[in-house]
Amino acid sequence: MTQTTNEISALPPHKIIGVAVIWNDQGQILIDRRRLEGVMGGLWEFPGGKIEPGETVQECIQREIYEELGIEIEVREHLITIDHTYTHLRVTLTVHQCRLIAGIPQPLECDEVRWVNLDELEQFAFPQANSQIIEALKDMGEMREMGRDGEMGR
Ligand SMILES: Nc1nc2c([nH]c(=O)n2[C@H]2C[C@H](O)[C@@H](COP(=O)(O)OP(=O)(O)OP(=O)(O)O)O2)c(=O)[nH]1
Ligand SMILES: [Mg+2]
Repeated sequence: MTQTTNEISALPPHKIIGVAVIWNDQGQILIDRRRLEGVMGGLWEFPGGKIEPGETVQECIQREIYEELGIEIEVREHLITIDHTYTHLRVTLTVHQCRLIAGIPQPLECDEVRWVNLDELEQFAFPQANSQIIEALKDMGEMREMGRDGEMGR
């Protein structure tokens, strides 16, 4: 026997992540490019990171965004929670809508940051789990437009 019981029964690690969809006053969303050398290197993502013990999702998101980008945000409503299993990793992404309050985003822990419009998102390569986030954002955008039409009496 070359494998221990532990290795045979080991489940892929499970990461619980708080994720921010940050909007600026121009209606753009902030995305960042993961470092080339890491897991899912070079892919774009919505900024965020692991929830620490004793922390709420909101606290986690606020802390991670300050650490990773040096900006202050307001964490707003829950958008979607996604459970996704990659080949060697399971992630739970709890995604909140957020608003930029102060600062200019800096790529402190990533390769690049960018403000983009909702309809530009599909031009960027994201991890698989993110297609559900992007869909939820688009659904929300459509709802908002319907609401606007309604106000105009159509
Ligand atoms: N922040 C973020 N993570 C995402 C997204 N989509 C997605 O699959 N993930 C995955 C990639 C990572 O495995 C995990 C985020 O964890 P993380 O950023 O705290 O940790 P990491 O893997 O980059 O590195 P480490 O801190 O464990 O060394 O969630 C996303 O849109 N944003
Ligand atoms: Mg991170």
